[in-house]
Amino acid sequence: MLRWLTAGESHGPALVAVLEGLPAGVELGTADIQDALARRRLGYGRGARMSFEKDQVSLLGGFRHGRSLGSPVAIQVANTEWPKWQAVMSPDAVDQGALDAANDVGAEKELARNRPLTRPRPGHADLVGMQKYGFDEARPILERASARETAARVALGEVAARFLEQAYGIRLVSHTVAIGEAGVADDAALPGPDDVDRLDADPVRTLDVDGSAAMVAAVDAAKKDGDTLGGVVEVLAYGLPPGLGSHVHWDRRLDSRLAGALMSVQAIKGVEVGDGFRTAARPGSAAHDEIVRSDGIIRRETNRAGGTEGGMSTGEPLRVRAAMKPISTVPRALRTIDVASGEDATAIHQRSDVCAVPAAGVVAEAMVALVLAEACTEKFGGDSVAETRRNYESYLAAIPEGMRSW
Ligand SMILES: Cc1cc2nc3c(=O)[nH]c(=O)nc-3n(C[C@H](O)[C@H](O)[C@H](O)COP(=O)(O)O)c2cc1C
Ligand SMILES: C=C(O[C@@H]1CC(C(=O)O)=C[C@@H](OP(=O)(O)O)[C@H]1O)C(=O)O
Repeated sequence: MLRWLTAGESHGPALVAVLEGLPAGVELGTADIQDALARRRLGYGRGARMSFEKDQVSLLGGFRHGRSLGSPVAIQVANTEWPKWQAVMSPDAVDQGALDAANDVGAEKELARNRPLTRPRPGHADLVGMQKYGFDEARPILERASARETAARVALGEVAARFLEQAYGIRLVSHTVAIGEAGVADDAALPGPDDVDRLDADPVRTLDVDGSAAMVAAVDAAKKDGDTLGGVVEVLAYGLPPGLGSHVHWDRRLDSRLAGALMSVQAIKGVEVGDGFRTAARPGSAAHDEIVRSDGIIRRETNRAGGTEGGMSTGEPLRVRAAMKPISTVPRALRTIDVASGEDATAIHQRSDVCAVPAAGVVAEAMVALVLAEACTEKFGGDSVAETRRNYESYLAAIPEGMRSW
């Protein structure tokens, strides 16, 4: 069993992530997590915060000399901006003088860190969070609703990805499919796991040169208009064995677990497994992946299903997409109500990303890695990488030769 939690606020001292159930023997160092976090900061259209804030990683538990111990993994992602927020986000009571001083902090004083945020943003957690938790301003809500939390997920996702690769040879890649109405060609080749560096080098994380230029132009146009954009990302996982997840119960289905995990990412509003919604428009004869035998091995001629059938991995590449809504802090501010005065108002806007779709791809990849790592530990067990690997090999060896798809 693999379970995990994150804690921490957007402008707090640090995010903390805990992963329990990771087998012993996974090779990984602090620098690997730092690199993964740097990938999440990439992407054309992100706001100023991405350039001045730095993630500082500390591995607090679960590793010794570059290898996991089998004990809970604890990771801290500290925030270099914390000194500016110490008074406003102090976990302990502070006096009013310190809070007033926080509203006058030199070059960035327009951020007015401690002014009550009483004009909730449509599309963010502000209003319903205040209603639910009994706050009269949005700061206590937005601090945790913020996708800053996804740094903790990416840190854990990197641990999960290393485990998947070292134990089973499973490798992941993510890319951007669309930003607003611009996107990659329908027939563009799918990226493979060796394409990660090339993807990360592209401003929007795609291999499609024309698509990249169109998406960059879409972000520029939105920025000029004081607007924001969403889009679609895709995650692929290669090297899965058949049989992760199960058809026997709703909460064991791999597709449902992937959908839930992806939908849990801030601003994700749609998930597709394989051809998803496009499949719904096809007749059955053109929707499924016919099973054929070639060179004695069972193969699929197509992979419209995206690597799952009956809630189980088929062994074909896993392919899932997530649709992100546009950033809700819209510079051309949307109408709202000032909850302090009750008057009509425009929503808070201090700064924000114009588009965070490329970063959302890296986060989605982390979520898929965590779900797959959980499904693998459940299927193959084992307290060490070597033991789970043996179990995996013996599972595959027990499938009769005539039924193998490898
Ligand atoms: C990587 C990433 C960056 C984001 N950046 C912003 C941002 O700068 N401003 C903003 O208003 N929302 C941003 N969001 C979206 C909000 O976090 C999200 O809309 C909010 O938490 C409400 O949750 P919901 O959209 O799932 O309903 C971002 C989301 C992600 C995944
Ligand atoms: C900090 C991150 O993303 C933040 C996510 C976010 C939101 O509302 O989700 C809003 C912005 O923060 P702020 O409003 O404080 O500038 C983003 O910068 C990050 O991804 O590390």
